Amino acid sequence: MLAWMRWCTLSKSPPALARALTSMTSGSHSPPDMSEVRNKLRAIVGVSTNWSDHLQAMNERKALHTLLAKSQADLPPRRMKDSYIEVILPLGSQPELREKYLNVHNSVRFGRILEDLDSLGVLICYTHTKNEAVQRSPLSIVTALVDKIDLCKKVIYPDSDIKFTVNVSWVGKTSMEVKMHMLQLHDGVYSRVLDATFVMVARDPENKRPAFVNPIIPEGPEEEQIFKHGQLNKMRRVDFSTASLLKMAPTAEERTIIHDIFLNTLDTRTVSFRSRVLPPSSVWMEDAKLKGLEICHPQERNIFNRIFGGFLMRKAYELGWATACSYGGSRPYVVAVDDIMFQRPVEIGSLLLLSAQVCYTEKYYIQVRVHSEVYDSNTREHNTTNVFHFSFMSESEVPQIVPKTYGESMLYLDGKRHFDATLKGTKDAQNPNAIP
Ligand SMILES: CCCCCCCCCC(=O)SCCNC(=O)CCNC(=O)[C@H](O)C(C)(C)COP(=O)(O)OP(=O)(O)OC[C@H]1O[C@@H](n2cnc3c(N)ncnc32)[C@H](O)[C@@H]1OP(=O)(O)O
Repeated sequence: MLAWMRWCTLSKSPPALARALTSMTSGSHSPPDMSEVRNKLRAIVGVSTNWSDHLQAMNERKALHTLLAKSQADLPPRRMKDSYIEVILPLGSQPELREKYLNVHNSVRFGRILEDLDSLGVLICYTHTKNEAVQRSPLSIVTALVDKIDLCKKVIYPDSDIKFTVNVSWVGKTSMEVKMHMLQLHDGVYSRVLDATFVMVARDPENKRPAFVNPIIPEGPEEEQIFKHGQLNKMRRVDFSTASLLKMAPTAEERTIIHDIFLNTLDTRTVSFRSRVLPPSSVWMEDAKLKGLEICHPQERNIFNRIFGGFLMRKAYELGWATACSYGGSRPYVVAVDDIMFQRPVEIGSLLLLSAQVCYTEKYYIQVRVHSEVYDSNTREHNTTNVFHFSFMSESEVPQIVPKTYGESMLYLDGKRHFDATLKGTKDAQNPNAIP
């Protein structure tokens, strides 16, 4: 069964926590809209509106060091509902907003949604850590990881209101897991579009060292389950990274897969290890990539004067989409996003090099990996900042991607691991045109 169908079946209605919280927050006040989210963030951190004032604004933040907790035990615990918020993206009721969100297929640009999710994730962490006694937060909250985004709708409509519901679901010492749900209004009812899990990390006012965050206390069995799941997620991430192909050899089963692909590409006439032939309905991996360059202008800065994580995601997503589009030859739909790790911040003025590669395919599915790095023209050094993983579905079956070198084979296996982790149980792809 398809990913979104599986997800929708499992979660037809919002979890009880969200239901309870929705009823708590649905009083006479209407929820804030997305434009207020960034303004709120600016007010919480105290940033400059003009780029020329950014050094002074950062200097002012230094004074906030005294407000940092010495240990986590000094901070009052919070409940999940303390951070819960609903935010409206009024695409239906404010038509002037649509242009920014519209793509050529008359649906919503998913890259714009990634930006909104990132801003919301940060805002919610500030709500969780809010100290009513102070006006400005001493914390710099940054996105460390987009753990997973599962989509259950093929199209996001550009002329209907969207609602986000967000809360902190798990807390470590300096990190927070955030759960976000996006719903869209149809015939007077909000129905699910996507589920997202992000991990945010709190740093000191200058974004140099980690800083403690308020613990969280789950209330009732359902919240305990959500919290336990957050703990398991952390362990799963550690296991996944320990087994990385950059650190460990592939498993026996994976080695067999690669050897079979190798044998399948040998030229039977020459019987040589070096002479390789592309099987029918296949594409060499080296012929399935696209590259891009971004100059990181101040306009894309976040509240800490680095490049906004949502902007990086949008750019990587759009390059990934273009790669899947040219590979499959038809319009691809994003099905899942997982394990986007923000390894290091991107400075304003950086040259950001993006490289997208189709790394795994199966029937209608195309798994794309986008690698981003900054290039320092003074030192001539390249440093990886992010690796993004996107799963797309094409309208028709796609050619098989074939690795030629050992390095490409590792990319293929890594892509397969991500594909299996995100789309497990959905691989017997049905006709994608039947998806809602
Ligand atoms: C103008 C209005 C704009 C409004 C938008 C505002 C949005 C602002 C949000 C952003 O745009 S942030 C920009 C994108 N993100 C970055 O630039 C972050 C770049 N990466 C880093 O700076 C570091 O890699 C990071 C701070 C994330 C982690 O640094 P370290 O690897 O030194 O972490 P450390 O070992 O000190 O661990 C600190 C915590 O992070 C956790 N952690 C680190 N990497 C992680 C990871 N990859 N996944 C999950 N958790 C992670 C780690 O487990 C630990 O949790 P606990 O303290 O709770 O145990």
